[in-house]
Amino acid sequence: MIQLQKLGFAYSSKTILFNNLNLSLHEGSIVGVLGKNGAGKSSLMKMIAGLLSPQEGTLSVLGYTPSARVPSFLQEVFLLPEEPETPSLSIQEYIQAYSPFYPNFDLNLLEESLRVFELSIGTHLKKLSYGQKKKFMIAFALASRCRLIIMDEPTNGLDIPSKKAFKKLMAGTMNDDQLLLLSTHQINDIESLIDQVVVLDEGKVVYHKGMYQLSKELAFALVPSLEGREVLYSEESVGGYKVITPNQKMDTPVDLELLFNALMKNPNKLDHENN
Ligand SMILES: Nc1ncnc2c1ncn2[C@@H]1O[C@H](COP(=O)(O)OP(=O)(O)OP(=O)(O)O)[C@@H](O)[C@H]1O
Repeated sequence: MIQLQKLGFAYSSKTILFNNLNLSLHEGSIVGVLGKNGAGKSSLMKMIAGLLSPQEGTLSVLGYTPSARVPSFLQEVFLLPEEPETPSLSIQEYIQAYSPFYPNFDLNLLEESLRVFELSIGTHLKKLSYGQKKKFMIAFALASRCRLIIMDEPTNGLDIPSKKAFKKLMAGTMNDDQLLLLSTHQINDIESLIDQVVVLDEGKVVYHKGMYQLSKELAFALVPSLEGREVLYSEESVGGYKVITPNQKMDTPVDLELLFNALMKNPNKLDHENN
C-alpha cells in the first residue's frame, strides 16, 4: 500500500531530513512509527498524506503519487495531526459537513466510538477540552473507513480510561484492507496494539519488523546479573538489569521502550533492516 524508495527530503538546503529512506507497508497492519524528537515522524506522515513532496526518490501510496492529491486518493486517506484544528461547529454539524467526503463513512461506528469516549453528538466542538476534541477526531478518523488512516501522537492528551478505550476501538475496528499508521512517544499506549514497528533515526529507517518476528528473534527480561549471558543490550534497573538477548527458548512480551533505547544506542547491534 505504501512504497518509499530512496526518498530524499529537506526543509532547507542546510537541514536534510531524509536521505535514502526506504519503506514498504501493506494493508492489514497497525504500524507504530517511533523516533526521537525531530526524527521526522510527522514529516513522513505528511509526505505519505501528500502534504509534503519529496525532492528525491519515489513515493507511491495506494498506487497514487500523494502530492498530486487527486480526489480519489483523498477519499481513501485520513491524516489526523497531533494538534487537530476543528471549525466552529457542533459534533453533529461536523459529521454532516465532512462525512460526505468519505464514501465508506460508517455512522454506526462513529456513534459507537462517541459512546465509548463518552461524547455527546450535540456538543459544540469549541466547548470540548483538548483531550475530548482529540477523542472526537479519533472517532471520526476511524469512522471514515479510509484504507489508510494516519494518526500522529493520537494518545497525547487522553486520560487513562480513554487510552484504554482507544486501544479497544483500534483493535476492534480495523479491517484487513486497511492500514493504520501511528506515530508516538507514548510507547506503552501502542505496545499491545501494533503488529509492526518502524524506527526512524538520522534520516533513515533503522528498524522495521513485525512484532511476531521480533518476539521470535529477541527475548526481553529483567535479570539480577549479566554474568554468563549473551546480552545484546542491557540497562540497569530496579532489581538488576533489563536485558535484550537472542531468543533461544521462549517468547517473552516485547519491551518496545527497551528496544527503542537499544536502537538509539546502536542501531546495528540488533538485527536490522537498514534499507
Ligand atoms: N515546516 C518546517 N520548516 C522547517 N523545518 C521543519 C518544519 N517542520 C519540521 N521541521 C524540522 O524537521 C525536523 C523533523 O520534524 P518532525 O516534526 O517531522 O519530527 P518528529 O519526529 O515528528 O518530532 P517530534 O517527535 O518532536 O514531534 C525537525 O528538525 C524540525 O525542526
